This record gives sequence, structure tokens and C-alpha cells, in this order.
Amino acid sequence: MDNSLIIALDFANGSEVRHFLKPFSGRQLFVKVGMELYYREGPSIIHLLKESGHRIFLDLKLHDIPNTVKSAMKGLARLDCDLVNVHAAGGKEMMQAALEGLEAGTDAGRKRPACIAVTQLTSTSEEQMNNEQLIPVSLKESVLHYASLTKEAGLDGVVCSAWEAASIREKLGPAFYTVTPGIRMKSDSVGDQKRVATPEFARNAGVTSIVVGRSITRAADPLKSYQQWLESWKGVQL
Ligand SMILES: O=C(O)c1cc(=O)[nH]c(=O)n1[C@@H]1O[C@H](COP(=O)(O)O)[C@@H](O)[C@H]1O
Repeated sequence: MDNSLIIALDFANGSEVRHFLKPFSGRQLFVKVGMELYYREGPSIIHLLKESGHRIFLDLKLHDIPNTVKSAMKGLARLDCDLVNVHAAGGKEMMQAALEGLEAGTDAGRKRPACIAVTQLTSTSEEQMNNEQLIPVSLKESVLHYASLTKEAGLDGVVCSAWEAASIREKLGPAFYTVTPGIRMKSDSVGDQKRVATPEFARNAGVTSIVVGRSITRAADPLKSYQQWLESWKGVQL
């Protein structure tokens, strides 16, 4: 998990994924399968990626009543992914139920997938949070609150922006994962993200792993782009 660069495979279907992965043949990546791809392809896309030896973050951001989340996680555990997630806004009881489901669905002798919770989406600004969610505190306070709740529930870490990662690390310790999307090179377009940071900033903030989507998946040469991203993220020439 530590220092991973997770590629968000935000593609419409499996054949787009296969096309994207062709130049990466022989490399073992850490990839993220989100709603767009999973809702279209279902478990078969996970099997395909596992066959190639990739590590998988199944990003379905579960958020429902505890009983439903528990049952859903029990089913997802059978896919044997490395990492899954929920929304911390679902509450502590829901997060505990997610873990119970994961444990119940994991075969004896196997390690359950790590489970993290989304605090505030990186596409949310403080102004939106104050005015739309009616949360009258600073964005950092809200993220720290959700991170503490997540740790109390026994989960392994959070999804947050790189801007909050150092405070979370300081408060909850280095073993608690901070997985940060919204990462951009200075020249990249920000798109719908609000709390963006460069890979260098993320590294200096001590984040556990970064998630990078369009900057790599939409690049003219994705393999070259991935290598450049790895160098910036690791801070070394590879
Ligand atoms: O849980 C996530 O992965 C996630 C949480 C969050 O707060 N922000 C966020 O962007 N993501 C995901 O991270 C990826 C970011 O993609 P790019 O903006 O293209 O780099 C997308 O797949 C999002 O679904």
C-alpha cells in the first residue's frame, strides 16, 4: 500500500481497459476500478485484472444503511481485491458493518481487503461544503472529524486531499492510510477537482498513496506519462 501510484481506470468498458493496458504488459500495477467500469462489466473486469497480477482498489464508495452495506461488502470480499471504500458520512455504525461484512466474506486464512472511507470528496470546496451540506466548520476540520470517526470504527484509513494528509497523519499516526486523488502536474487541467495538489506536494505531506486518473489515462502516450508520474511521485529518476 505504501507509496503506491494508483491508476484510476475510469473507462467505459473492458475493451477500453485492455487497449489502455497493452503497453504496460508485464508490469504489475495498482489500479482502481470505479463505478463507471464496474457497473458496466461487473466482477469479470476484476478477474481479468487479477489474472494479469495487478493490485486492485475497488472504488464503489458504499453509503447506505449498515445492514445493506454489510451484505454488499460480504459479496465484494469474495472478489479478493486489495482495497475497498465507503463514505465516512454513512457514520460509524455503517463503517463497522462494512468491516464485519468484509470479514464474513473473506475466506479463512486469507487477509480481508483493506477498507478506507471517503472524508470530503476532492471535488468539494469549503464553500460548497458550508452552503450545500450545511456543515458550518472549515473543510479541514470536517475531514479530520471524518478521519477520526473512521479510525474509531476500525477502518484502515481515508480518502482525502493531499492538503489534509499531514494533519491526519499527525493526529492519527503514520499507519493510518491517507489515499489522495486530485493529484495534478502543474501543466494539467484541473477539471472537476477542487482540492488539487502536485505529486511532490503529496510526497512532502507524507501521503500513503496517490490516485491518478485522466492525466495518465488520457495522455497521448500513457506509458511515458506513467513513468514521468512515477518519477515525480517517488522523487527519483527511474
Ligand atoms: O474515492 C476515490 O477514488 C475518489 C475520491 C475523491 O474524493 N476524489 C476522487 O477524485 N476520487 C476518484 O479518483 C479519481 C480521480 O481521477 P482524476 O481526477 O481523473 O485524476 C476518480 O476515479 C475519482 O472517482
